[in-house]
Amino acid sequence: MSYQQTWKERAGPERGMEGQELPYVLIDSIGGKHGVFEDHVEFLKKHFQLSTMKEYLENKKFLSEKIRAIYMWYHKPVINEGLLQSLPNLKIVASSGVGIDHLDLKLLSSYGVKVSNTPFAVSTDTADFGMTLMLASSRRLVEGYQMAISPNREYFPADWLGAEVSGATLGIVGMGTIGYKVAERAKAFEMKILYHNRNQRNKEEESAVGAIFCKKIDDLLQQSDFVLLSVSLTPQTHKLIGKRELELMKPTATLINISRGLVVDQDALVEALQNKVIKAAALDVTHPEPLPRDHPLLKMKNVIITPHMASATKKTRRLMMENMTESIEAGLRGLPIPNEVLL
Ligand SMILES: O=C(O)[C@H](O)CO
Repeated sequence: MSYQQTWKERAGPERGMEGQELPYVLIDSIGGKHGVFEDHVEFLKKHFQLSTMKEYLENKKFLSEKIRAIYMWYHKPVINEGLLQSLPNLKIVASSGVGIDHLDLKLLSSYGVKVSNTPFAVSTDTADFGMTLMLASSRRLVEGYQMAISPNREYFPADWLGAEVSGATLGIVGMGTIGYKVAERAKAFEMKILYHNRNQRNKEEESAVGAIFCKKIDDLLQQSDFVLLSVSLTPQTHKLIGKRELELMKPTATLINISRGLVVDQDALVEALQNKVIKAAALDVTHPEPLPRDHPLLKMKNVIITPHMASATKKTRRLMMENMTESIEAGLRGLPIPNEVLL
């Protein structure tokens, strides 16, 4: 049976190993730019009866009662109160990735719906990408590439001087799973590692990577050559880095953001870069995404912007899918949910 067949076209209810009807799970769509990857569908169909949003809307009467989980792939489908009201048997939303700022946890909880995410699946790739941005920015990779492919190629030894990463000081704001993996990598680059967590100092992890805890974020900002943001977006971290914080940074420092665009006051960042308050920025995330075509950040030579791609590898996407499947299955069986997001 191909995934293109809808639930309606199938001969009868799908049954799992235990002979029970496979649970109905709502997904946004399959394939295309936003849909669940086509090569994941075969795996998912062994566990669930997938219903796309289109199918759901066309067959609401039948599916409303049936759907017990939402497989939220890259923030889709959008979950609002209307959708929650129309799914009385919804038990769990499995969200891909680590960030959960696109979900209203209180609202979901008020409907008795549990939530899971996939923090461990994304951490290695996202940390690798944090290092990629740091190296690319400090060694002017994009500028160098553009010159190397331009019609007027002239190579002079005085050009392209960058800043060293090895031996420099890295300040990690938010040393959770991803931040810690960045620290592990930075250790191999013989960097001095500072970190700041708002709530929790982790002595075991800090000694494993030789990181120094900064109780005050200001100390980290003042001392770091590279400030890397790997915090979750919450009301407390919204615009955590604003004019004041940027002014505390060294004029030679680079800001790297692999968390969420809204953690930085973007107007203040533009101003800081224009006025040489800091040297450079490397951003995998912005607000909005993508930025409008005429946005000043897109025109600055000392800024690298990538399209929110830090966790984008095939292996990670596959792992995310497997983690989401496990969470849904556990949630529907009333077992402890792996990677449950607690309110
Ligand atoms: O949160 C994450 O895992 C990534 O940013 C993708 O949304």
